[in-house]
Amino acid sequence: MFVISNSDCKVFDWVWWKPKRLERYFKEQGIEGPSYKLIHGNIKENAVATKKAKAKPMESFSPHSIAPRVFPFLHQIVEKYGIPRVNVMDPDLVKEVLSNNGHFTKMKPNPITKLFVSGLASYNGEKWARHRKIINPAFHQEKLKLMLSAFYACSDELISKLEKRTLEGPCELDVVPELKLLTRDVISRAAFSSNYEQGKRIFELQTQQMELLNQGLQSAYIPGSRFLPTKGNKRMKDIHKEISNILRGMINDREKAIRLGEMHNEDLLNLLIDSNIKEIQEHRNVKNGRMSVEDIIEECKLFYLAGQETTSNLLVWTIVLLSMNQEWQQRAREEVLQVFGTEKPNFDGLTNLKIVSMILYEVLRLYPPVTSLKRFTDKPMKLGEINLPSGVLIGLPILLIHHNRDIWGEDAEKFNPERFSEGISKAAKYKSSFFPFGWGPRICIGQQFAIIEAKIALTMILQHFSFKLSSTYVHAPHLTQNIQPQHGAQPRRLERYFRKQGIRGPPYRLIHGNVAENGAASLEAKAKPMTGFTHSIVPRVLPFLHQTVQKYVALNIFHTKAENMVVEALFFLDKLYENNSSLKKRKLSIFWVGGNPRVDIMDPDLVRDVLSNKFGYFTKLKPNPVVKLFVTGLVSYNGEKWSKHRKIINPAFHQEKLKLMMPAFYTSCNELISRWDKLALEGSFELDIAPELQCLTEDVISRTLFGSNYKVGRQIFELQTKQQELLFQCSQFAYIPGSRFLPSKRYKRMKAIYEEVRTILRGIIKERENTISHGVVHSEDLLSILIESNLKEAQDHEAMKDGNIMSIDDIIEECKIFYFAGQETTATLLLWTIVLLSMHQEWQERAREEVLRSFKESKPDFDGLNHLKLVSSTTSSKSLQTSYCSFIYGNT
Ligand code: HEM
Repeated sequence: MFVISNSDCKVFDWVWWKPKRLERYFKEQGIEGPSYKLIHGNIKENAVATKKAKAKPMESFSPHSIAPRVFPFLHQIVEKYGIPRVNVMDPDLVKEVLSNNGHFTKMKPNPITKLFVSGLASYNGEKWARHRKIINPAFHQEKLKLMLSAFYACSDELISKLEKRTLEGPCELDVVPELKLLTRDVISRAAFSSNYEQGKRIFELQTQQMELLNQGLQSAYIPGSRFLPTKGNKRMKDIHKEISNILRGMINDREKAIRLGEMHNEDLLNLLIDSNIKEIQEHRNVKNGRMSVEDIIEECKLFYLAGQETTSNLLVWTIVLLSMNQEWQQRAREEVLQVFGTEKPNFDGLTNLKIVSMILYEVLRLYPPVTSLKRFTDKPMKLGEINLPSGVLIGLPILLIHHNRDIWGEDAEKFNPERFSEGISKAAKYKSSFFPFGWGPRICIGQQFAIIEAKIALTMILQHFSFKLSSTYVHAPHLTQNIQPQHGAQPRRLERYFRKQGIRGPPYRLIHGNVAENGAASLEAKAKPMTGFTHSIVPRVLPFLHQTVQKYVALNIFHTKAENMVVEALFFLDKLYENNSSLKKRKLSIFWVGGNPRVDIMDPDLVRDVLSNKFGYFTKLKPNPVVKLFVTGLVSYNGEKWSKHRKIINPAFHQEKLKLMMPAFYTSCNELISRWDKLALEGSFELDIAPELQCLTEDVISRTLFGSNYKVGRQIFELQTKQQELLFQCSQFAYIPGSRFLPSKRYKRMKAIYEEVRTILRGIIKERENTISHGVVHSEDLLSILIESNLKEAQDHEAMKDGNIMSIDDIIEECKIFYFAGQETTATLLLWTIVLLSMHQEWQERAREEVLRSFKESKPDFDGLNHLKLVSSTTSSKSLQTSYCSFIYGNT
């Protein structure tokens, strides 16, 4: 029997009943779409389609049919069902939604988004009206005229920069960063004039905030999760605070100055404060008539967000399209030269630029910076013939409407500014089919601002330069404005996805996937020894995987903790299918680790494809936060960070460096032999060699890593071993985000060990850095070599500083990974070598003969080691890894 409390009901209603009810409701009215999936809805299908679409550049760029690429999922739905999830394609209905006063409201932003920005764009009702009224005057034409000098100054900077680049003739240049910088500067000057530099700092912080927000929006928002003290949440709060503090300072100063009649900057901030003060004076007695300082802060942040990326997008696509269509570039330049000559553009002249306007409109039609608008019904209502209950999301897909042939004619996908020659209203069959800035009361407040800015920049660029596409240009438009959740596992759907392709596996179980079954199989397998001396160890070492492979055959899919790998695996399969159609016939199976399937590849050619990362999709998985307490370092990094570290670490493993470590190897081995010699004094003896070999490899890595500090090294390793045990205990369950913050005893202990190890390592490293920088020659241990290589890198890239070198924290992690990666693995190799040589006495004898022939009784030397033929083939061929190792390498 189940007991369901009130709060359970609410949650259930939210994740299941309500969406299902709505689905029925729409079906009855003939509105169909893909069925609702628990919690995530169709977010995931959308993400998969988007990612898949993004992977390939477009085949040709003559027709600008970017909808299937930019909006792949929506595009497919529209194709399949006509009207999806109430996406309104009919221009008349669009107008009805947008001009509606108050019933189609903006959706409440999710609370994480609020940390980023709120302001005008997200308010509804009275609060929106009040703010809009106060802000409106700041965007009036005569105010914009006053900002012209700011627009001009920024474009002028860009032109000077480009002129320098082209002194020697034509140059190749990525315009995206340049134009981003331009629009950022424009909004910074226009909004904050004299506080322009502070403005830039705010924008830097906002950019960071946007990245964090993107990470946070990767999956459907789960109420309450923002209160978890995750690193991301904390950083977002800190950034929010810092931005607010900077802005509060500015606003207070300005308010004071304005009240004293001192300063009169014509920037947005002043206009806003001015307008606000007026509002207060007019409504002295009306409570809440004004904006608070917090309100003004939010509006300033919104200006940046709403005005920067949008306008730079417009400019970028204008340059691209005018490069593709040289005749229009020519016509635009002729017009500009006719209106302004080579003079600075002025306001009246800008309004006379007809061709330039037509071009900008056509760019906004084909590549609208805001690709869709969303509204929400806050009560039951009718839209055209459709009944809508409250709580329905309405999508107004600007991009799809802008590309629709029924509306724009057969050349809808062609760049043809001519269609705007008689103005916007005559450009399409239906009025209101062109709405890049929205429509109705909530139309973009910065529309004129953006158009003036774009016109000035374009005019000045055309006056000075001509441009064409570089041969390296790849036409691959994608969505940047709308923040799209891309990842987040959706097991049931993926299961179906795989099944359709003939790939099966054990069924997914809620939250933990197959982790518990895996654990149980391991315990069971471990409980009994193997019968006889056989080498078929797979069923024992990887019992569950083995069973899965047996049952579901061939390539086996088993996915670990990995948000993005899910999608990437699907992707890769598609790629493989493209290249190898016979694969389609093979069966695959899935294995669920938490919500994620794991794909185990058994075909050596495919293994190589994955490891060579030919397609660029195979990255290392991000370690889960608990694993991070144990170790990160080189094995877990990707991309630039990985290559930087690998470059610095590589020299430490060069052959001549390894030669210098020989004495350390020798000393450690000698200790073991002396110990064994003592035991053997009385004749043969029985010994568990596993701890002996463990001890040997620990000693070796301690000495080679830390040289004279090797005793401290041993202390670290004891701590790390404990940490590893704790981690292993945690690994019996799928990682549940946030669970590490539960103050469990195990977690507390892990945290304490983590700190202790860091403190010890930091001490050693600082000391070394100190002596090395004072020219004291150190023993040739790994740590010194690493620090030296790092210092060298710092000298080579002096100008770039920190970006190219490792921090102390980085070095700490690398020391930990050396221990982890180098100790257990080597001990295992040695252990199995001894075991196998015990099982196969004849090979033991042959190996001994070889060794005695090479070294007699003397100490082994480097060259001699190279000549050991038998020894090499035995050891390398029989190496095994334990489950611990795969914990990090294989990321189970
Ligand atoms: C090419 C450039 C731009 C495009 C395509 C664009 C597009 C849009 C669109 C489509 C909306 C309506 C959103 C909705 O109805 O849900 C909007 C609203 C808004 N835009 Fe823009 N925008 C641009 C530039 C700017 C600039 C430069 C600023 C400010 C400096 C700005 C500030 C705003 C604000 C504050 C709103 C909210 C208005 C409200 O809800 O009342 N935009 N923009």
